[in-house]
Amino acid sequence: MTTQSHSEVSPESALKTAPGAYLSGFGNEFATEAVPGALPQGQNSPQRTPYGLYAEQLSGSAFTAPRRENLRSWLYRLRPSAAHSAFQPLPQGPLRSGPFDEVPVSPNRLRWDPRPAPSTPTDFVDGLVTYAGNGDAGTGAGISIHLYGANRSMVDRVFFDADGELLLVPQAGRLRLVTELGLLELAPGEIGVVPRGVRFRVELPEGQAAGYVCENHGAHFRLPDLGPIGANGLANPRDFLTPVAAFEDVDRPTEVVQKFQGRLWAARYAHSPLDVVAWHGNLAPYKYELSRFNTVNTVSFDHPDPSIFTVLTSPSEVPGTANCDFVIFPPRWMVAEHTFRPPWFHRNVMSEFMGLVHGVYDAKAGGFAPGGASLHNCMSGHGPDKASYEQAVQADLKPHKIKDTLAFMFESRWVIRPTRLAMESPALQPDYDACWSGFQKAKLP
Ligand SMILES: O=C(O)Cc1cc(O)ccc1O
Ligand SMILES: [Fe+2]
Repeated sequence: MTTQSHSEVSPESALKTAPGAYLSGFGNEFATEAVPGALPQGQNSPQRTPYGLYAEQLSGSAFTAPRRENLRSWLYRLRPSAAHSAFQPLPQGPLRSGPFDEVPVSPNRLRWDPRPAPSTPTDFVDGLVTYAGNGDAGTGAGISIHLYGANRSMVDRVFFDADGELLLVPQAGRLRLVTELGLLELAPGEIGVVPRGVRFRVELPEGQAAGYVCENHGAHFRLPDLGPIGANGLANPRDFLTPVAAFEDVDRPTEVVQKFQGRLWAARYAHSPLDVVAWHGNLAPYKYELSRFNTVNTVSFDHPDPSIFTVLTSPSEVPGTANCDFVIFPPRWMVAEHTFRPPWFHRNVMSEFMGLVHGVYDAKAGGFAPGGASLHNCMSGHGPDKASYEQAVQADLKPHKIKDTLAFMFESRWVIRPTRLAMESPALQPDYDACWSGFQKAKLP
C-alpha cells in the first residue's frame, strides 16, 4: 500500500499528491490512500468509514463477468458522486459515436494531413474531433477514433466517458490528467488509458497539446497472449503505471461533462468530484512508456505480421479477431537478409487506422506526417509507396537501425467508417492514391 502526506499540494491544481508517484503492474489489485488510515481494512463497505468518507464501487465489467474479465474498484471520497443536478445536453460539436452512418463508407484509401492547432481557446474536451469508428457505443462493440488539439487547460471542468475507455496517444505537448484515482502525466511517446466512467481534468503544462484517442466501446484493453514468444516480451506488465491516490478538496462549482451515447451532457457539482482520498481495486487509469516495448522481430528473413507489435488488445467474441489492437512501429534494428524490409503490399480483412507520433514511417517516404492519419479499410490494397519501394529493393542489406520514429495503428475486425467531418476536411489528401502509381510492370523472361 502506498500512503502520502496530505500536505504536498501541487501548485497548478489543489491536488494533494506526490507528483510522479505510480504503482507498477498491469491489471493488478492495487490499494492506495492519500491520507493515512483512509482505506477501510478487511471490508469494502463498513458501517462507518474512516473519516466519514463515502464508499462507492465503480465497475468496469458485469458483476458476474469471469474473474479474468472482472474489473472494479472501491473509491472512498469526500462526497458521494451521486450529489449533482440533472445533466443537460451540450451542443454536439465535432464528436461522434457509432453507428457511423453520416456518410456512405468509402472503400478508398484515405490519408489526412495534421490538423492545424486550434485558433480559439480550446480545452481537451472541446478539442476532440471524431475521424472514424465502428460498432455502436450502445451495444458495447467497436471503437471511435478521435484526434484532439487543445491550447488551454480545463478549469473547474471535469470529463468522463460513459461510452468506453479512452486510450490516449499524445503526439505533441504533455498532458496532465488529474483523475479521480490520481495523477497521470503523459508525454508524447507514452500512452494512457482512462477507464470508462473515471472522471478527469486535462491540464496542459506546455500550453498546447495534440494527439489521438481510441475510444474503446468493447472489451477492455489487455496485454496480448505471447504464444511461442514465451513468458516475457512485447509490453511487459511491470512497465504499466497506475497513479497513487490523490484528491483535491475544492468547494468551487465544477462542470462535469460526460459523453453518453455519443453526445455530451453537463451537470453542475458544488465541488470538485476529484475527491477520492483512497481506493483499491483493479479498475484504474494507467500509462505506458512505449520505448519500454520489447520489440520482437525477424533475425533471419521476411518479417512477421505486424501483430508482433501489439501493445494492447481488446478482444471480440471471435478468438484472435480483435475489436481493436493497438499496435506500434517503434525504433528497431532491421537485419533481415535477402528481404524486402518495409511493410509489403497487402490486402487485409482487418481494417487499419494509422497515426504518427514522430519521425518517418518506413512504408511512406512522403505524405504521412506526424499528427496526420491514414485509413486502409478491409481489402484495400496498400503498402509501400513508390519511393519507399524503389529505395528498399535497391538497399544494401546491412544491419540498419530504424531510429527516431513512432507510428501506430488501431486495427479492428470491423470496417472503420469515417465521419462526414473527416471526409469533408481540408486535411483529407485528394491525391493519396498517386503514391502507388507509376510502378514498373514486372518483366517476364
Ligand atoms: O499498413 C501498414 O503499413 C501496416 C502494416 C505493416 C506491415 O509490415 C504489414 C502489414 C501491415 O498492415
Ligand atoms: Fe496495412
